[in-house]
Amino acid sequence: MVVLTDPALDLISLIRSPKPAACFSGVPVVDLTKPDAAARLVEACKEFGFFKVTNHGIPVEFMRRLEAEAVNFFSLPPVEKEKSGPAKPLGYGNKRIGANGDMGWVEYLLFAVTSKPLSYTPMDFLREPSACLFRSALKEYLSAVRKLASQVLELMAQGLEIEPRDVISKLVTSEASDGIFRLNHYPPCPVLRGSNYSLTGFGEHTDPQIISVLRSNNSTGLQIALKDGSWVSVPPDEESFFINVGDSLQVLTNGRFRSVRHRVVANGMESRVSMIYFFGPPFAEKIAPLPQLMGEREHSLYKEFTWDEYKKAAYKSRLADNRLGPFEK
Ligand SMILES: C=C1C[C@]23C[C@@]1(O)CC[C@H]2[C@@]12CC[C@H](O)[C@@](C)(C(=O)O1)[C@H]2[C@@H]3C(=O)O
Ligand SMILES: O=C(O)CCC(=O)C(=O)O
Ligand SMILES: [Fe+2]
Repeated sequence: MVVLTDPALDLISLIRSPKPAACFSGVPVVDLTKPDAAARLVEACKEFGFFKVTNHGIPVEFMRRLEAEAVNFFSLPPVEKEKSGPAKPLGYGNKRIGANGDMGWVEYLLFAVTSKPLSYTPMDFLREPSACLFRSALKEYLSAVRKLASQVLELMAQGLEIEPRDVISKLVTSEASDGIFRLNHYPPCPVLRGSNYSLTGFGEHTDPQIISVLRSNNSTGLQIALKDGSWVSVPPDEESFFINVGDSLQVLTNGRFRSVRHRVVANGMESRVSMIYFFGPPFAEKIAPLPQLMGEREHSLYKEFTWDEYKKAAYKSRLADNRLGPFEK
């Protein structure tokens, strides 16, 4: 009789049937050097809640340096990595996502990030002198991506024709803004080699924040849900950034923008490394439609709540839940 150990059971629950999502050639691309950037980005947020940013001015070395440090960390023996865990929610996590029973074929590091001055909560290993390259790569990356997020959010205000232009960006750059940074590693899975099966790397969900800025290595896996609910696979591009509209931006725009449902399906062959900076507002901030956007007889689609209230509710939910549902009027 074969007795399945816990790790084997974990793996079985993550195996997916071989039903590949179609590779999507329609991901909107916003070239930040083009005069139509603001308009294109607004169009993309309405239709998909998702777009790719090119000509962003961030040197690809910044991404590669941090990726190399992440790969070094994830290559350590499990006992070493586990010294930084379990993630509650910050720190090192392996397969367990959040506190409510979600699982994925992923290991990760989660940091809290403050915006002004830019700093992050370091795990013990990052305080070691030997981690100085990791620390500098992380600082360099976070600072560059924070500027990019600010630029993207100003373009959004421009495209929406609302003033002042920093009305959205200031929510994520203020001293009290609640940022999170995540390094994800989806390891290969040798037992699946030669089969058509894939694994749930990160189950379907929307991000609760305003926007998330994602960069990954050149491996596939990220999928988004289109308006009709169908899933498509996003072609990877290691030199560009992908932006997700989060639940909070959906509310700020009174539903004009949609927060994108997305997931990662790991193919078990290649190693996927992604880095995502989640931009949240200050805890005390009211998340409500921007008055500048509201039409004369337009009513908010949502009850009033603060980011603190929303985040607390989100962290009690399961990954796939419709977190905005209970806040709809
Ligand atoms: C299952 C969960 C993980 C998550 C907190 C939650 O209870 C529901 C939201 C999840 C999410 C998705 C986007 C980000 O990856 C994340 C850090 C976030 O802010 O919300 C994760 C949370 C997490 O991994 O702790
Ligand atoms: O790793 C990825 O590519 C996406 C992960 C994700 O959606 C998340 O961490 O919220
Ligand atoms: Fe996400």
